[in-house]
Amino acid sequence: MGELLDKIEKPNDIKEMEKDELRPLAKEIRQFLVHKISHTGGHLASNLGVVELTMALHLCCNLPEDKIVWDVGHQSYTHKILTGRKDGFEHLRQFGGMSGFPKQSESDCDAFDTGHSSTSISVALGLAKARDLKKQDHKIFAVIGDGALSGGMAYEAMNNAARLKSNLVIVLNDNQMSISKNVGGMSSYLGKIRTNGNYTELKEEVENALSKLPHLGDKLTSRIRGIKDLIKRIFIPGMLFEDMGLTYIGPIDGHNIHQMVTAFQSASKMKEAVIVHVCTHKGKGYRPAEKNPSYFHGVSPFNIKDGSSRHNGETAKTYTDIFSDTILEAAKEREDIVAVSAAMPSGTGLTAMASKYPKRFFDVGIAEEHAVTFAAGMAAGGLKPVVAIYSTFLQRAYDQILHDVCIGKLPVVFAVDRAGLVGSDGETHQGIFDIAYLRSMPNMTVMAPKNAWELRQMMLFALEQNTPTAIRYSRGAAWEGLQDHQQEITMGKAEWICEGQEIALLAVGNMVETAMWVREHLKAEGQKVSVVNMRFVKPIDEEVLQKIKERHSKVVTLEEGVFNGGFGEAVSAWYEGTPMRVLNIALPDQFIEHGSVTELKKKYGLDPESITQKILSWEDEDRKA
Ligand SMILES: Cc1ncc(C[n+]2csc(CCOP(=O)(O)OP(=O)(O)O)c2C)c(N)n1
Ligand SMILES: CC(=O)[C@@H](O)[C@H](O)COP(=O)(O)O
Ligand SMILES: [Mg+2]
Repeated sequence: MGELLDKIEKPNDIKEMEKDELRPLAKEIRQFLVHKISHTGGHLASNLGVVELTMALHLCCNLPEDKIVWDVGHQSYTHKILTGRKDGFEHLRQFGGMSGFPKQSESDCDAFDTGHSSTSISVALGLAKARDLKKQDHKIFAVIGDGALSGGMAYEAMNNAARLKSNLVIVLNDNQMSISKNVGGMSSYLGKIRTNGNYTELKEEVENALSKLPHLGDKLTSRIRGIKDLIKRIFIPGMLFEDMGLTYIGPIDGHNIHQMVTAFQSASKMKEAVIVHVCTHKGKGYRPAEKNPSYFHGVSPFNIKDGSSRHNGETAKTYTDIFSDTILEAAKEREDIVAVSAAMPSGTGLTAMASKYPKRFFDVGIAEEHAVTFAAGMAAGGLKPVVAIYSTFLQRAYDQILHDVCIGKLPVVFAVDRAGLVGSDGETHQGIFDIAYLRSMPNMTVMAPKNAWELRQMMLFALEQNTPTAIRYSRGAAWEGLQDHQQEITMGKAEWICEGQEIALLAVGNMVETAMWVREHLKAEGQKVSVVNMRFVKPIDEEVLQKIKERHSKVVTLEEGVFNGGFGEAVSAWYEGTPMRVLNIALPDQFIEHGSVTELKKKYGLDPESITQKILSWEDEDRKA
């Protein structure tokens, strides 16, 4: 894959390279990334954009002593290559393979496990404080993108860093992109700096010119200093960071290794937090990714020649597509419907809403907490907001949902996409906690559709409610089964799918499909079981639980979420003290690693075969008891 890249076998090997080998090495790394990710899929554009940035960092660091914290961490592939993990790209993000994010379990050169945005400065500041109190002197870098800089945590951390006077270097990787085009005031602010050239030199020129003014006595000097600050503020827009108490260096070319090494080395010698603003191109070096960095942000396997997907089959409609179509249909009829995204309009299916109703679509950047409370404000103002956020990222806004939406019973609709196992992104992205965290909230209604038809129905039902409502649905194709089961949605009412005896399967959302398979397997074993589509995770249909008692002695709950605080736990509690036996099929109290959803379901017993086996042995135990 490249003779220079062959020389990189372990951390710090890059420091043995000749200066004139660095650019060709960058080229080889890009070729390697495109080749490998064309087979496995992954985060391509972000990684192509930070090849030189990562090389410059590694030239300034002695790993693992010095620390690099990657914000989100989706852009750490070059870091992994330079720390001896080239071979890992064979099975990137695959079951048992290398993670697509920093993992301390993979390498002691991964300073912190990341995955959710805007955490890197807080982590780096914590590492810096620990270093100082332990009288150590290693370097600490945080690499944060312009998108991640729209997250509130980053400001909380910079605010604190300014006060703590510990050296850490914040490398702001500004490529003007989040997943889509970056948005917000900070983004346009950075854009201004980018287009007006290098202010570090100008800042020095301005300060030198002003310092040459003759000394005119203290009173006049302080006036001059006031004027100096005013002039600096006019000429040197990086002053926002300086005014916060950080030292600002930049903007510099994020593809010029020498410039970055110089900046990183001088920044790491200062006595306070320094922000080095580097400008990069997302997707650099691979034409299709340069032209469409959003598509190549997170990409499935593709043909290198033209960037086309290797998957040439007809793709079925996803739950996200159904959501997208339904909100468009509803927004056409009702002007009070507005939609909110936290920097993921395409992932959540709001692109069409954004283009058709631009005044009623709001992309707030990577700011889930703000997204929710902003929606609460709009609901309080008489609108009908729909907040579309992935299950895992919605965790960020727990208190905003509880405190700002539920206490006031505000009619906000939460479209909780990527609920359940998402697969390749692993621990930081599995959407397996939303049933538990949403069920814990008073005044919240939580629904989960069994198939495509029901998601549309639930969306329309939710839009009619005057209280907080959440609908959770999984990543990927929407099930088209049970199309003949189209019972009207009524608050808190489940849907009987089929009658049996002895055992009743109570399924949530996409586990209805699984339950139907289990029913078939059990029928082959002579067992005719009932299947109930619970529809509502909260409020649970207690009439159904009561009715089940009349003709069943066993209940199996099925949900694609953790058991703790989940649907199954609530059903077990309901039957507590009755002769009813309850078996809970749910995920264990742990984080779930990366792999395909099929492999993960098998490993954690959520596939039809494992569930059938579990029920049969449960019955055997019963007979033996
Ligand atoms: C809390 C949270 N919300 C949303 C995401 C999804 N996400 C992953 S990367 C990304 C865009 C990051 O943009 P930027 O920081 O500029 O990095 P780039 O990809 O441009 O290098 C988003 C929104 C996330 N990882 N964490
Ligand atoms: C890195 C990150 O957090 C996002 O890019 C995420 O991987 C998107 O997930 P989907 O591929 O499910 O949209
Ligand atoms: Mg960016």
